[in-house]
Amino acid sequence: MNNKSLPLIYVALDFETAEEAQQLITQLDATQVGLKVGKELFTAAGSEWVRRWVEQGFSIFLDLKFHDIPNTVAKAVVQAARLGVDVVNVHASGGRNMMETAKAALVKEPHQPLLIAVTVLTSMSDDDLLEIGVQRSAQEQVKALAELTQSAGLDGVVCSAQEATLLKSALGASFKLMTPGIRPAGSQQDDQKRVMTPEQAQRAGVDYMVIGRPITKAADPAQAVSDILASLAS
Ligand SMILES: O=C(O)c1cc(=O)[nH]c(=O)n1[C@@H]1O[C@H](COP(=O)(O)O)[C@@H](O)[C@H]1O
Repeated sequence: MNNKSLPLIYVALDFETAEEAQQLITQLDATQVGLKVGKELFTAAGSEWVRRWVEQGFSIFLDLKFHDIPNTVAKAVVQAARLGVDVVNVHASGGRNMMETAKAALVKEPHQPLLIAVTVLTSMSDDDLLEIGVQRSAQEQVKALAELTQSAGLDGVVCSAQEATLLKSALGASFKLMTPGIRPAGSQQDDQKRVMTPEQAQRAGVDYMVIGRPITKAADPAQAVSDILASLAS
């Protein structure tokens, strides 16, 4: 696993074009935040931009949530490692074999990103799970998938900060928790359902926070980052 210390906050770059993302990035400090590149931007901008942001010194979380047969996912995470990103993810519901095969492929790479798995999307409630045939509550399903992820040898999970206390006590302090659904007090919840403020998430013991719209849509994104960091330092 990569031993470099990673930033606490990854800013979600949910933009239509690389140019729009770059405009925000010029206002951000690579020593303060990392960048999360997801499906929209990656599909629009391609891997060259990711390499460029790595070269600019940003820690990158490549959030493509791979979910496919084991061989395909293993080859995809290896390509992510070769881009120089620090974190890459898969869906835990892809199963043990998929996760183990991906991890086995990554350990042969000179640069090894953290390999984490998405448990239950933070936009999903218990009712949404019922509709896709999952009888467990979101919390029980997150715990079950996180246990599977840990036993498959991965480094951590993407989950809501609402599950952090439960997961840290069940899986131990070194199993990493990356948590989207972070909303500073007073900001809009948007389409997120299981949310927490940065301070609550920190108290719950999360390792990394993904924050998008509260920073990217702020009138002054740099100030929004400073305010969040200041609230966490106190
Ligand atoms: O894997 C993710 O990053 C992710 C998992 C999840 O369960 N929920 C979730 O919101 N995300 C991502 O986290 C980001 C959240 O952005 P905001 O809701 O704008 O803060 C988006 O880019 C989502 O794709």
